[in-house]
Amino acid sequence: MRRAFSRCSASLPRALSTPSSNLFTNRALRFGRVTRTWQPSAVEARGLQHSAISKDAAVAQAVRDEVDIDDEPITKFKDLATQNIIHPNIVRTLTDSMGFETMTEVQAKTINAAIKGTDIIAQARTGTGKTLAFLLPILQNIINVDPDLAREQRGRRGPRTTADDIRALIISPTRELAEQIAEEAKRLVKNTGVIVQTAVGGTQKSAGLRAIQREGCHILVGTPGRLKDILSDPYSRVEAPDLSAMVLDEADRLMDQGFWPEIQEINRMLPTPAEKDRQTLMFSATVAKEVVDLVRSTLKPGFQFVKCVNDNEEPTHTRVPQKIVSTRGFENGIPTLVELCDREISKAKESGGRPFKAIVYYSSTAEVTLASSVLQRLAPPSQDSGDSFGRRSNHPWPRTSVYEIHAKLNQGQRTRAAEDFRRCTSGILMSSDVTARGMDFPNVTHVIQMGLPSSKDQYVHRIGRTARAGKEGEGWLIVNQIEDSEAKHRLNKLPLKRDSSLETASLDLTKEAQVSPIAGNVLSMCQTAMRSVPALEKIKVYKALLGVFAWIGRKETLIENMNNLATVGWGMRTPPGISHALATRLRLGRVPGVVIGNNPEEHEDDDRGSRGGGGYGGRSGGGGRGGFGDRGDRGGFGSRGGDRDGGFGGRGGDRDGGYGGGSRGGFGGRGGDRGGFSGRSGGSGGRGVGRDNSGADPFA
Ligand SMILES: Nc1ncnc2c1ncn2[C@@H]1O[C@H](COP(=O)(O)OP(=O)(O)OP(=O)(O)O)[C@@H](O)[C@H]1O
Repeated sequence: MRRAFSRCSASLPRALSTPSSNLFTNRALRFGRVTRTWQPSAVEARGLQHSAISKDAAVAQAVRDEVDIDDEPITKFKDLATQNIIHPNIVRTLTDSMGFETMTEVQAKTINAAIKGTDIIAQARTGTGKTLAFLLPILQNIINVDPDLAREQRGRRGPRTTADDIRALIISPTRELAEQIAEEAKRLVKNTGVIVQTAVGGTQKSAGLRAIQREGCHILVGTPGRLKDILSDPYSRVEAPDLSAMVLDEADRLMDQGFWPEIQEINRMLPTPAEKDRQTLMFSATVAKEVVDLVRSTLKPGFQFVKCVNDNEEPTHTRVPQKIVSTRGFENGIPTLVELCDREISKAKESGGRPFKAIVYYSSTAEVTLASSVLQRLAPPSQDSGDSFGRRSNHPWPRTSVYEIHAKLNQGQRTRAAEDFRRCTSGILMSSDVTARGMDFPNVTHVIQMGLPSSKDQYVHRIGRTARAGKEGEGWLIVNQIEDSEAKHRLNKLPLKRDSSLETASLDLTKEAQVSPIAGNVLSMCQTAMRSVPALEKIKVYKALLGVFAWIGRKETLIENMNNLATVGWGMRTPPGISHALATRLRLGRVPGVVIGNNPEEHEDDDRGSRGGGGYGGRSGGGGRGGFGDRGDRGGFGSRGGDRDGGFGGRGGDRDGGYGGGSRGGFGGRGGDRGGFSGRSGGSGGRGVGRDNSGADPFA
């Protein structure tokens, strides 16, 4: 049973408690095609008699309305039924099947106006029930027009409606979100005769179309491209001449350049306002002023901007601790992530608290793929290097599965990953921004953002995947020093606090150093796992990151960092080559360290990683094993050290040096550098990109 929101303080505006018959009749007059309004059936009427609303109470209510006395605020769903605002069948589903009792602020503030047909643009924090805030009024309004639909049509033969009877269109920017909205809508209409269908890209158009044609459709939920496709297909028979509502979920995203032209095309295929009065509802956790200015002309006069977040308030939930970790080099990123996950998984186990369930965001698909390859291949240092694909039988987090989701997977894989993650108790979803908005995965305890998000809004949406529906959660942002000053600028006014509790974040991995057992273990696991990741995955990340970091002015610093990532972090012998054209486009043509040329791995089907360069040795703790360089000659990180703590012995490779496990040895790793890393973690070490310390640190 879901926990009702405790923070809901809003009261339902007075007009919502207007006796419903008036409300429905008024609407009935306004909508041209309306012939009937909902009247309680005999059974419902009996229920109402027993309810708090008696005839006398209704009269008293009307009098209060007349003399303009403020009503008691309505915050309970059941009161929407007892006051004939929402049909009891729907409210029963809400309270009995879905377990909801109290409205959230955005629900209380929008349902009233939306039922009256007012256009609304609403902004409310992530996970506060915006989906229901638009589903409920559009469903009730469909029933107002066609009261028979209030009841399940059991025993009825043949389709309940046709493909050209669409009353409401709900548009979402991503397929997963459209599917999720449709799921919630289907749960809500369960005891009614209203039919919900989906039209999302990536699935077989014909299958979805057949369902619409066979069963008919009242509420169609979809992504812009597929909706446009279906509505413009003269053979689809899908039409919406009686459309009375259009919802744009994640409205600000749908209005950006990527989607807006398609939305406008969809609009052109729908009846004009002169032909059919239509309501527009727009919802998002982030609504910039420009968006409101832009929609002003497209919404009906008298539209309402319902803002549940004040300008001077933080756009994220105050109960969510948010930490920022600055890593020394790019090569520290994955070890820092692994250290964090390892620590939090152990913490959850020891405390017996909520199991660790995290979403890890990267800005590019290539990074998601590489990081999830590494996380899936992790093994305790005592394990050997797994099967020929690098997979381990003994993962250090046996109860925490790693899933992957991004746009390059096919829709079946995406849906499966989302479903599996939704159902799992403990898991890590490695994700691109396809799940950043709207996705409602239950019980996510951590959102970890790797690298700077593209904007403050994106940060807000990503972190909104945790702490939903009143639950707890925490956010972590792991950036490289090179991004630090940009982070201060891009993420200003967010309640981020610096965290320096993760040891692997600050180690200078290009040098020899002594590290703690915990860091040694993490580095050992990462390096061994990285060894079996195909070089091609690394090359793709290298190129993707050059694009991601195109905003960095100091190109030499960027390339120096990128090359450390390739050689030290990934164990490649030399940094990947890039084409002359790409180098020119990114203004890298003359930058020292840039390798111009092809990478043979890009032309091979499967390269198990070692060809790309020596990589790391790796049998921590075992002693004696040299590094695993591709042919044994440039092993890197041989694990001779690690007698106690595991890690990478510094003597493995002839040329590439190594990482001494545990308290000795070192993490050399730069081609030809021999030996590696001495000096204690966090010690002096000067190859990082200096932090921009100008001005006060807003994250202190
Ligand atoms: N009144 C309510 N009481 C309890 N839980 C609710 C209520 N309304 C919605 N929920 C639940 O809260 C969760 C978040 O709802 P929803 O996905 O609609 O949030 P949202 O505001 O659209 O978030 P986002 O901005 O991320 O899209 C869902 O699991 C939903 O079922």
